[in-house]
Amino acid sequence: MWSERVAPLPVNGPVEPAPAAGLARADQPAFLKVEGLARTFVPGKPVFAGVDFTLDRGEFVCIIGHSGCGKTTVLNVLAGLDHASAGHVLMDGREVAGPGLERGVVFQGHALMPWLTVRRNIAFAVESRWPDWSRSEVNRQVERFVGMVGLLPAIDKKPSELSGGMKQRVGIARAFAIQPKMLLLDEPFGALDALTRGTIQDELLSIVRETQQTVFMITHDVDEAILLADRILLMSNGRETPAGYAPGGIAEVVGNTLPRTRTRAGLHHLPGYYELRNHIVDFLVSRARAGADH
Ligand SMILES: Nc1ncnc2c1ncn2[C@@H]1O[C@H](COP(=O)(O)OP(=O)(O)OP(=O)(O)O)[C@@H](O)[C@H]1O
Repeated sequence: MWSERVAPLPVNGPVEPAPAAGLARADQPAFLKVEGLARTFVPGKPVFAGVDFTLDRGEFVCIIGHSGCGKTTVLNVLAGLDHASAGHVLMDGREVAGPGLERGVVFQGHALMPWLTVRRNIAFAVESRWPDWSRSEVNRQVERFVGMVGLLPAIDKKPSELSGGMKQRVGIARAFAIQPKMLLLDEPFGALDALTRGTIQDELLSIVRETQQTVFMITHDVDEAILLADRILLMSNGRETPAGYAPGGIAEVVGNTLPRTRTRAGLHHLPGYYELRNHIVDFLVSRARAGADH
């Protein structure tokens, strides 16, 4: 069984208290509870097994691990787009059994409808979520979230008229506009150049702070995880061992002890940043594939 181990790192300096670390307070059950999750495609060789973790409401959690360890599969199960071979996902105390508008998903490919303008792409999602809303209510919601990602000047353009970064921002605005209980992001910035990526990271951070959105995000970028996440799940790959096949799983849960007011520009100067970064990089280099001690 992979139990949740929170590893606060040594920090030399004034910091805000570490976030709740996903450990639900006695009077408040975890918002999302993942218990004993496993997914098998090849019989006898589950990609991962015994995955347990929780998310608190309003928490931003990143998952990091090498290609093939099963990050997207975990996210798909949380989204209700795939089923687990064992275990449960409970959101607000209810089993997740299929896709639903209370969970918004953003993939690397923005998946916009090419024949619709930005406004109509987002309005379509808003109308599905709130079928009783008037046209002006829908428009107000659409414009609020398009404004949040800085795209009001492009609101009546079609996706083919936008850059890759702009399209990705539309995808993010659309996911936020339906105000899901949980946002699931699968490497949403993976295909973007470094400059655009940085700008959108900043936008995402400010939107999440404003909306108090609960987010589960896959990334390969250690700095991105440190900037955005309250906690970082380190996932190891399944592997062959002398004793037989060992499935992948959550090897460790790292609490981000840097101040929540951190910014991309100032991240590298914060006390504790290098310890945190080195810890995660060390996991990826020496433990993630070899099999962590879980
Ligand atoms: N539908 C499927 N059928 C068979 N095997 C699958 C299926 N989906 C995923 N897999 C396998 O499960 C493993 C985990 O895949 P997954 O995409 O979840 O990994 P990942 O950690 O997200 O990788 P990456 O970082 O490259 O996106 C891989 O070996 C993949 O080939």
